[in-house]
Amino acid sequence: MAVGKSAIGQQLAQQLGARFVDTDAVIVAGHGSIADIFAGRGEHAFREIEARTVADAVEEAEGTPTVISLGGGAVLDSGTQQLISRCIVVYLECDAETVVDRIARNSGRPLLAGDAMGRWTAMFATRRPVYERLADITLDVRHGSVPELGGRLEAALRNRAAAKQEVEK
Ligand SMILES: Nc1ncnc2c1ncn2[C@@H]1O[C@H](COP(=O)(O)OP(=O)(O)OP(=O)(O)O)[C@@H](O)[C@H]1O
Ligand SMILES: O=C(O)C1=C[C@@H](O)[C@@H](O)[C@H](O)C1
Ligand SMILES: [Mg+2]
Repeated sequence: MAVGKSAIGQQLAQQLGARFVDTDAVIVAGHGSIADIFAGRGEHAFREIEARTVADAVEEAEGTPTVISLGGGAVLDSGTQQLISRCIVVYLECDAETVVDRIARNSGRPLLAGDAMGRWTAMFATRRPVYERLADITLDVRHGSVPELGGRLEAALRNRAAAKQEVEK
């Protein structure tokens, strides 16, 4: 959480002239704030809505260049893991030190309520192997501005495409 998925995703989409979909934003538009969903209906209900929202986003992206920014817990769902295997999955690799100021002014992230730093660190430790397993591209986002990181990500995508083309020759 707070590693820059939304900001860098939007930046990349702008650079590529692609559509941008932020699944958290789609959920909020359709169901109200994430904090309210967690408080009123619980995390399980949120995860069901999230899985459906991601599935719709991936389906709608078929044939249209699209950057989809997911919520930090979306890829824990096994159905979502299967679904995104047809996408290029980018893991934004970060650390607690980088996000500390961002989560200190935490708003709207119910899973970070209370000890935001402790919760972020504990969740990252359990999620990290999943992120690493699913990633096609890993981008270190500990240093650099959003536009710089967007540039680095675009370069990584182009390198990957070129390497794939070379293999398929
Ligand atoms: N490289 C960066 N340099 C400076 N600020 C950044 C950088 N990346 C993100 N930010 C800022 O940090 C905050 C959190 O970023 P963002 O909302 O994109 O994270 P996220 O991974 O989408 O979080 P969430 O899991 O809550 O959706 C935003 O205010 C964003 O502008
Ligand atoms: O990491 C998570 O589990 C979450 C991250 C946010 O993007 C939101 O999807 C929600 O707050 C849950
Ligand atoms: Mg986000």
